[in-house]
Amino acid sequence: MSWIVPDVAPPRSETFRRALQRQAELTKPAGSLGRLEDLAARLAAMQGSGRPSLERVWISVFAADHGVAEEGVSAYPPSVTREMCRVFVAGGAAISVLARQIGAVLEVVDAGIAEPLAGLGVVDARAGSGTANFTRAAAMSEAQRDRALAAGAEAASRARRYGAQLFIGGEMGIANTTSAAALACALVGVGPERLAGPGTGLDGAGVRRKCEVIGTALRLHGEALRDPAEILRRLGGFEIAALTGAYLTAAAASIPVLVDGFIATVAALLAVRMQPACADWFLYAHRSAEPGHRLVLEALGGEPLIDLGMRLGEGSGAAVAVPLLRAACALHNEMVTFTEAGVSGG
Ligand SMILES: Cc1cc2ncn([C@H]3O[C@H](COP(=O)(O)O)[C@@H](O)[C@H]3O)c2cc1C
Ligand SMILES: O=C(O)c1cccnc1
Repeated sequence: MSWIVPDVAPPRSETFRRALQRQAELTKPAGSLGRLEDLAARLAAMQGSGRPSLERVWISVFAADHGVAEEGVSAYPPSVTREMCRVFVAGGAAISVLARQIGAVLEVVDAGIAEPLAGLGVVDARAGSGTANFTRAAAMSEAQRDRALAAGAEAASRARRYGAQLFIGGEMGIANTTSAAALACALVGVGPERLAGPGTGLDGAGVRRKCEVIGTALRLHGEALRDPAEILRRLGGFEIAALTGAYLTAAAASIPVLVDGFIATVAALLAVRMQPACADWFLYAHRSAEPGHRLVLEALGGEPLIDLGMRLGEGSGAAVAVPLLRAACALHNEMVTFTEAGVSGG
């Protein structure tokens, strides 16, 4: 592949150790803030600062269309991908509302929707006009895959230039739960019945059909599904490749990544298979109601922060979890120690 997987350095272990030490000195019974303590320490280590901060949050939503949509694997028509991009920009989608609420920068990146949306403030980083139907051929060429990975890398670089303290990637692409499930089957080595779910709302018969479609693709591509870059090329989507490139580049730039739901987590798994060192930079926001998410999280050893039965994508689950991470930072930074407060027993 011509897109070069970046080197990724580990977070600062000495900052992590000191942050845990500070947690032990704060005016509370040892360990009583539960996972918030470890989260604050991990953010401190990633940011290389004893006082972690999440004021500057960056969200890139990557959109693209999928050839496999013609197999009838989504409850909604492919035209919705493009239509929702307008709603993201106009400010009325779930992720638009949540980005405003948490004061995040939100950009929408066209990684390859069927027809371009000119002049709407959407970032043009198109790798094609939708992927090919992967039950018949590879979803994309090598050049298209590398262009889509680069589209994500460019988004992470914009986040770095902004001074982002947290990177969130979202996605929009009708039929992308089929692509994500197929990718996860190849990466984890299990059958589609364990990874395919209702997505936008298929019924039982629809999910069975989706499993058959994925089974057909896995048989077609068979032995060629041997490394993550080739698995991505054959079964992926442009927005999933862009997420993968963005996660790798954010980790390389020492920006913590908050991973969203099922599709985003499959992109995180691709990134970790390409560059294992990036795993230390990932936090998992939520457990999606899409049933396959559990298995993909397990493959990553990821412990989600919340489980609200959400199954939307767009980066919405990650945006909802930001206030929790901000609470972890505020407690870490602003609580007093036993010594400072003159409280006994610390
Ligand atoms: C109106 C609407 C808004 C969305 N926002 C995200 N998705 C989500 O649903 C799609 C994946 O589900 P499937 O594989 O079943 O098509 C993706 O676009 C995902 O981001 C949406 C879906 C719809 C219909
Ligand atoms: O978990 C997700 O990201 C998800 C689930 C269903 C549909 N779209 C996205």
